[in-house]
Amino acid sequence: MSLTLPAGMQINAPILPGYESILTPEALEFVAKLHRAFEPRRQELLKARVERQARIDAGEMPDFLPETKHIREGDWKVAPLPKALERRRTEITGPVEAKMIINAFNSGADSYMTDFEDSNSPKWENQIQGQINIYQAIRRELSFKNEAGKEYKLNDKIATLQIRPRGWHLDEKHVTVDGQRVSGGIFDFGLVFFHNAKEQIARGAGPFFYLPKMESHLEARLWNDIFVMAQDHIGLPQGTIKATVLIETILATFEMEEILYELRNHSAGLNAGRWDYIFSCIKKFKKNKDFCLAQRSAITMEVPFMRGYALALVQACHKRGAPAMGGMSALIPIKNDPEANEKALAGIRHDKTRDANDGFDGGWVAHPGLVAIAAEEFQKVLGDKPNQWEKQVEGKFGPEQWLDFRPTTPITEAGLRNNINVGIHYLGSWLAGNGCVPIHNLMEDAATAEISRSQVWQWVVSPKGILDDGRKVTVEMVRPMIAEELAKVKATVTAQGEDTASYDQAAVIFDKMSLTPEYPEFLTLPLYEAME
Ligand SMILES: CC(=O)SCCNC(=O)CCNC(=O)[C@H](O)C(C)(C)COP(=O)(O)OP(=O)(O)OC[C@H]1O[C@@H](n2cnc3c(N)ncnc32)[C@H](O)[C@@H]1OP(=O)(O)O
Ligand SMILES: O=CC(=O)O
Ligand SMILES: [Mg+2]
Repeated sequence: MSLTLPAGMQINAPILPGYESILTPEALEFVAKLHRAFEPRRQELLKARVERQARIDAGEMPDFLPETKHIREGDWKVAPLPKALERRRTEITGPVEAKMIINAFNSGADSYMTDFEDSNSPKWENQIQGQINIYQAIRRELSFKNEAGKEYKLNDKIATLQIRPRGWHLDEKHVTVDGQRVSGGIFDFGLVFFHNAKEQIARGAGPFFYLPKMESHLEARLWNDIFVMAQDHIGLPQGTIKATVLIETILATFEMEEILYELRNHSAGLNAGRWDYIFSCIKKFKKNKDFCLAQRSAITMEVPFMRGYALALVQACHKRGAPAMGGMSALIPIKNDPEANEKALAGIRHDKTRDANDGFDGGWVAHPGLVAIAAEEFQKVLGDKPNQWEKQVEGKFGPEQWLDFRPTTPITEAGLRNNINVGIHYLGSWLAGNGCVPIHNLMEDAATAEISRSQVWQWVVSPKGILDDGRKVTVEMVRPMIAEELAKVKATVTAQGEDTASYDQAAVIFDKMSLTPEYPEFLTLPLYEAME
């Protein structure tokens, strides 16, 4: 099948039946327009990230920006939100697959973030089929039949939709304009917005987005400028788009108010994206000889730097009249083990109780089976109020809390092996087209896998990468473990009746990413190049 492409655009990927409904000349023209207007700035901002990283590698520590002091001290609020975004106590998230979209919409959650990002493997087919699924779901035309013949349809009452495009670092390699790859985020946003914004408004909601992995307010300004052009392009009033920014990098924490300010006409608040946040701390300070976090299981929301960041996020949001959204526990319901399941559900309750008491207006859940218990915990604190935007957090937050990177122990062989096992398992699954997987009874996605592979890299490189039995983590220690954990992963995957074809390649990539001095900025970058 061939498409009519705008001048200067090329698509180097199969066009399957149905794709023409999304890849229309007008929608692609809009993507090309956004690309030409904003790609140079995206490239500058990505370059600025590299330069900042070099300064941090050389010893510079992040702090508040002097040039934006007037914003932090100024008296301003974000624009009022539409009714559809007032109540977000439970937000379910998940990849853009038809069955999961229907299950999430029907889950009883207040809102649903459908995800082109952490939980999605950005295969061309996933991206375009995801767009088709969203288009049909918004028009209530999406249905699904599983292999056993079970039919899935949307209920009358469904969650409010929000959509997460890819982060600034990812390209859509199959689409070029004037010989340059387009940004994954612009591609995802552009198509979704062009086809659906007016339909969403007509149905009582609106074009609502989640924006991932930003490192500065200038990156938020870029999104804001894209929104302004997008609204003009299709004739919507300015301020119609609403977007929640994930604060999931250590650098963005120092610019939370500035990010709200940049997006103040389009802001739907901030969300504490805890997994990418931990990953970002490891990445930013990877060369700092004093920095070495304990193994992943010890880094909870209760450790000093995570606690300081969560409370500061609520403080910034509520001071500025914006929602503060809690992040996601990796705990999921556990089948066939009632005791372990009870423990997991208690962990979810604990997580949501803490967030509700801290002042969050709602939080994410990974699975439909968690919506009701998360809702119960927010109900206990919020009662009949849709949110607690009025709740102010006292205290002063800054580098003292955010750079207090404890605990530094334990690092155990079990923790090291777990990182290797999870890393290989996740990479293999991602290469096969699945971006979110249950591994050892936890939700694993691109953000959690980033922690796994980054910890292995750091424990090898850092003088503090020492196991609790005194052994230094080295290449010689890790390499045989990669082979051993690969065998275990393959056995698990085979027992689940799934194909192991992508796992050898996953182990090779894991080895390269964790045992070579060069540290790839995102694991998804080499993976995406390895994928068709
Ligand atoms: C760091 C971050 O960015 S967090 C945000 C990104 N991560 C996510 O969004 C997590 C999304 N969650 C998931 O993908 C899944 O819950 C997993 C992979 C963790 C577990 O999946 P499974 O093992 O399939 O769960 P399980 O078998 O218990 O699912 C039971 C049913 O619930 C459905 N389900 C599970 N999670 C979700 C979800 N998030 N959305 C919609 N439906 C879901 C399953 O499709 C299944 O449906 P079915 O009974 O009709 O077949
Ligand atoms: O996107 C969420 C995160 O925790 O990362
Ligand atoms: Mg994330």
